[in-house]
Amino acid sequence: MSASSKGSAINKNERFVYQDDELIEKPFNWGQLRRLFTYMKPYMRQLSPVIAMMILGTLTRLGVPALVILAIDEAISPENGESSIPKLLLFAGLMLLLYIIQWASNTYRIKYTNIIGQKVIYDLRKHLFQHIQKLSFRFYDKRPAGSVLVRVTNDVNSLQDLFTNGVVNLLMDCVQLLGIVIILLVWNFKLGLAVMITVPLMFLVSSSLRKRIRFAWQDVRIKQSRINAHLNESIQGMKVTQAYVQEKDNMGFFTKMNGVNMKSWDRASALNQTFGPVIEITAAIGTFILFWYGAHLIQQDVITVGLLVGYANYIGNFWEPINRLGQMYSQLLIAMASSERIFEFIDEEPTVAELKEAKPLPKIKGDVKFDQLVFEYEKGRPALKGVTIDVKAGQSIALVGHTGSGKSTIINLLCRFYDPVQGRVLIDGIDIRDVSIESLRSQVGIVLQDTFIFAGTIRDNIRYGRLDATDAEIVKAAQAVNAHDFIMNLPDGYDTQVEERGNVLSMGQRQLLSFARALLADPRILILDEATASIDTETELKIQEALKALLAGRTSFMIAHRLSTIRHADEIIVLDHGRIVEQGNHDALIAKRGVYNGLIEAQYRFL
Ligand SMILES: Nc1ncnc2c1ncn2[C@@H]1O[C@H](COP(=O)(O)OP(=O)(O)OP(=O)(O)O)[C@@H](O)[C@H]1O
Repeated sequence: MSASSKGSAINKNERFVYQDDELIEKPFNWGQLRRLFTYMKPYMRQLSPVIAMMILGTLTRLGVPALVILAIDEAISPENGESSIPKLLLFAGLMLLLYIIQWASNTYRIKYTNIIGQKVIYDLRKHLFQHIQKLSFRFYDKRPAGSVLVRVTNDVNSLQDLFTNGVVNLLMDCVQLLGIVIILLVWNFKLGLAVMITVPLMFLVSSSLRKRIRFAWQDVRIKQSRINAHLNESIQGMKVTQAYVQEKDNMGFFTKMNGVNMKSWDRASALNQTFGPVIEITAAIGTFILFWYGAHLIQQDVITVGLLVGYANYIGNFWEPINRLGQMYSQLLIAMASSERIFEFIDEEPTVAELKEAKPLPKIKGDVKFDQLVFEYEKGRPALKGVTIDVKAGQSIALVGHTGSGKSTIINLLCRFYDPVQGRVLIDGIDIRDVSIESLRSQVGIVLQDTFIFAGTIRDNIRYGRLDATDAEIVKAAQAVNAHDFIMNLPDGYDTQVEERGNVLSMGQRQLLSFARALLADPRILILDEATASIDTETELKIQEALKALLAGRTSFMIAHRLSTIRHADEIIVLDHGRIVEQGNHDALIAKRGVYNGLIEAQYRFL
């Protein structure tokens, strides 16, 4: 390898660098938990019978060991003789009854906590999606699509356990623990105290584990988010990857990421597992104390054998909820991390905000004025440096200039995807910041360079321009833009199914479809981001004709790459580094022999 190629080689480790979501390291946050539970509020009425059933189930569970005590002391003990058989049957029958009640209440509880939980998750996901749809381009500029996806899928899913059974289980375990503590202390205070002596020790050990578990799960989330960002990018860019034969490299990078994620998960899950043994050891010590001290008390005639067996039973039911509460704590920590990330998005205000007093933009005529526009995507790097353009309704404007000169930025400001740093955009003399975004965008049509075709029929794809359009209107629009013939040649005509990104269709056909879509929407202002891909002359001619039909009577802005398409524009605006350097019609600009003429010559030279 030569020295120069060595110097310029890409360091593979530096490729695919994804900006991590900020590490969320806040302590357990009650306020946030309360906020999370506001999503349960609408279901409180449905939750009340579930809680009642849960309490009933817990009480019956607590009743079983009491019956065991009675059965042993009153019926099984030899001193009770033969007469004890009917009593034994009675206790056994009562026990059976308690088990049936317990089963019925559990079934009811599980069924309805699941239903309510799903509703809460549904609401939360809806709220989140509703909100992120409103967020401005600036928000999406900063984040890979994958990491946004993770919040709507993974993070919301990880709250599922909490809402489906977590909350009710938490209550149930607390009620059960409280019940057992009361029973143990009331029946024999000293024995009760002795068996519970290990509880503070257990809390001490487990609380130190909690922090480590929390950080470990946060780490897992970050690693997953990176994988998602990479996956998203890889899938979207698959064609480029294959064209440049980068699959091996890509695979290597993915494998590394995947491995790191697995290790992170293993670490978190191993830490999580340590909760169980801590509880088990404590339970074993508790049981040892019970039998050792209990036997002592039996010998001193302070308690009966039945009571000792009953205590053993209660103790058995004691560690189980404590263990579950430990797991619940981990679940809560995961939920905390997820909800912080979800709320961070929900709290994100759109940078392009609608004024409270914003009125709908009245039906427009189509005058547009860009007044001294200054704009920067990043502070200190202006993309537009004072652009003024005055456009009369019905005029066609072509924006030309080198790549990065600011053409798309002007369009972004006209659609209010961003707000200018200085200056104004006026439509029919109205500042677009004073009107509702919906009323503005619904009157401005855009035909993007990369026409997005949705999965569905050709008809549906055209109808996207105006959802209430009739079939006849759709055909009429397709005919007007020369799309009808090729559609009729497809296997099922207008009912032909197209794939997500319209891969069955050629570039030119996709563009004609998008013209039909725009024509159907019938906006007074139309923006065309012209496709750069070369299309055959026949299609080009069709597109030219279609354009004429589409632009007639509308104010139009065309970002032109193939300069041949803008020859007839009323006004050609030539941009350079965010400034207008020339302006006029084709003939005037050619006569000027300036920048535009240079661009034209360069294009012909290239051809
Ligand atoms: N989302 C963004 N974040 C940061 N900078 C941006 C962003 N979009 C554009 N820019 C920068 O703003 C400047 C103007 O970009 P713009 O997209 O308006 O150029 P353009 O003339 O439309 O280019 P092209 O012909 O390549 O589409 C460029 O320097 C570009 O790097």
